[in-house]
Order: sequence, then C-alpha cells, then structure tokens
Amino acid sequence: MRILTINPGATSTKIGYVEEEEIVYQETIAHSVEKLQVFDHVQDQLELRLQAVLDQVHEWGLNLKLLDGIGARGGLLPPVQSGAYEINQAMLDYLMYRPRVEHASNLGALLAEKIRAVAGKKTRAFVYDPVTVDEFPPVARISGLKGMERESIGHALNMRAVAREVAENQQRTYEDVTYIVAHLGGGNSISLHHQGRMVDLISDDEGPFSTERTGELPVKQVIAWCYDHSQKEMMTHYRKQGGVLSYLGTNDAREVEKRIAIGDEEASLVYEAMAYQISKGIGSLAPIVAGKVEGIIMTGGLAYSDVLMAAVEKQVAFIAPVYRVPGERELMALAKGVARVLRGEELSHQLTC
Ligand SMILES: Nc1ncnc2c1ncn2[C@@H]1O[C@H](COP(=O)(O)OP(=O)(O)O)[C@@H](O)[C@H]1O
Ligand SMILES: CCCC(=O)OP(=O)(O)O
Repeated sequence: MRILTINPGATSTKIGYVEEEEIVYQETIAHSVEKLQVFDHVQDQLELRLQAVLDQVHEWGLNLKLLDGIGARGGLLPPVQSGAYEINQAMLDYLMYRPRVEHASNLGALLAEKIRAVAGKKTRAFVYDPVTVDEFPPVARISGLKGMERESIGHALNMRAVAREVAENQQRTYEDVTYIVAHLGGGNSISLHHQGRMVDLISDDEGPFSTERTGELPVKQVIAWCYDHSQKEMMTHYRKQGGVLSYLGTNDAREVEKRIAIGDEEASLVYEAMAYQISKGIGSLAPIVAGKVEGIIMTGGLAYSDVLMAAVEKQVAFIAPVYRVPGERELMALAKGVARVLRGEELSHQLTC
C-alpha cells in the first residue's frame, strides 16, 4: 500500500509517504507567519499550502498516480464516529463554508481532495479520527445549562493511536483496556478510553491550561471580560495567547525550564500550576470508571519534559501506572487507518450533512 499523509497545523503542514507500513519520507513544511497573516480565514490558505505540498512531493520524486490512498487529519466536522471517513462533497463543503470552528485541521480534507484529483480516480482519500470524534454517552453531554452541550473536540487521532500502541505493548487490545490519555502540547486534551471508545474528554473548554491556551477559566470573570473585549480578542486570549505564554511571554517549555534552572520564581510557579492542573484533569476522569483505570498515558511535545512528567506522575501514580509516549503518532495513525480500510479490514464512514 502506498499512502500519502497530510496533517496541517497552525504554522506548518506535516506530510508523510508510507509504503507497506514503513515511513519512506516525512517532512514538516513550515509556513512563515508573514505568509499566513495575509489570509483572513484558514480556508484561504489552501492554495499556498497545496503548492508547498506539491513542491515537497515533487522533491521526493513521488508519482502521485501510484498512490493507493491519502490520509488527512480531519477537521471541525459535526460530531462523528471514530475511524475513517471517505472524503466526499458534503465534507468538503462543510469544511470550506461552515466548519464548527476555524482551525488548520480543516484544511486536511481540502488538501487531500486536491491531491486525489491529480492522482486519479483509483486513489481513495480519507480523514481518520477527526478532532470531532464524539463517543460520549448521553450522561456526559449534560453541561449544567439546558441548551448548552458538552462537546468532544480534541486530539483524537494521536490519543487513540497511543492508547492502541500501549495496549499492544502489553499484549492487550484497545477494545479491552481502560486508559486515561493526556495529549499535552500547544493544546491539551485529556480523555478516558474505555472498551474501545473515547467516552469522555476535556480540552480547551474544561481542561488544564497549556503552553498557549487558557483551558477552563472562572466563568464570572469571563463574562465580565466579554464586555471589555471583542469576540476576536477573547478567542485570541483563549486559544493563542493564554496559558504559559500569557504569564511568561513564551510558549516554549524548554525556555521555561531554563528560567527555572536559574532561579526564576514566577516561571517555577507557573510550571508548577500547569502540572497541578494537568494532574487535576487526569484525576477528574477516574471516577467515571469508579477508579478502575489501567494506565495513564502522557503524550504530545510536553511529554518529552522529564521535569513536568515527574511532577504530574507524583500526583497521579496512585490512580494507575503512568506511561510516556512523547511526541505524536499521527502520521502512522493516518497511514495505518487508511491501509486497514483499503485492505477491507475496517469499514469507512460517509458524512451526510
Ligand atoms: N524536550 C523537551 N522538553 C520540554 N518541553 C519540550 C521538549 N520538546 C518539546 N517540548 C515542548 O512541547 C511543546 C510543543 O508541543 P507539541 O505537541 O509539539 O505542540 P503542537 O500542539 O504545536 O503540536 C512546546 O512547548 C515545547 O517547548
Ligand atoms: C481543534 C482541536 C484539536 C486541537 O486543538 O489541535 P491543535 O492543538 O493542533 O491546534
């Protein structure tokens, strides 16, 4: 199987080429802030990113017509099941004209379809484990105010992939383990995986602050701030200039650790608070399964940090053994998911909205 993977992030597009489950090429194409800031909407970046992907594929010497499949990160679709969704017109229209939230991942399917058109009809294109995978049971949807539902939006692709990996390392299957998975990076998501489903998740709205996002905030103060700031300003504080960045002026955890090492007390306090909130977030999911958690998995860029991971592990190890899977497994998760569908081992879904 020859699979191309496409994973657009805020300032980069990661692409990979996988043959028979081996990564042959991978590249993170950086898009400069200057080039991106001229666009009002994420969707407007499509042609720029497409050209960058095509240039890279050309540099690799890939013949697109030989591709069996393309796997792209799924964007802000309506709530969907886990697994593969074949890219169709309904999905493209939704992501282009009425995504739930503007986010770089919305470009995944749009880019994949453009490349599929070059590759030809026999190449099939999918998104896999979109950020809106929603497997909440009814009880988890109740927010506390009628008319406002809790939402399942987060790093489903990586969290499900690492849960599968840890389960397999223990000669278990994803379908029969109960894990809490914390994806910790520019954005955070913490999710509970039980009997093969992601049954609860806290992320931007309810989770810990991250290196640049606020996470959950005191609601009364948020309401007051809304009277003094525009919606755009509020969204910027919440998703781009919150968290560690708002306190310390950097979103780089390595820089924070350097400051701590030379005695910066504010950096120490903020880092301690991040570990405190991450631990609280992990702990908040354990009662859902009456504490019968079999493992806690820490992943994302922050899982590289020995200091932060030690601080969190100290607080949560009483719940279950802690495993670290630093970085992300998104490239292989996309490639393997698409290959399973193409081999007929897994069914794909169709978006109909
Ligand atoms: N070795 C490391 N030690 C501490 N922090 C790290 C390390 N490597 C990466 N990070 C931090 O991980 C964060 C980025 O996480 P990542 O998951 O790559 O984010 P993104 O959401 O942008 O994909 C940054 O704050 C970075 O400083
Ligand atoms: C939109 C939910 C997933 C998310 O926040 O992804 P990033 O951290 O890559 O922005």
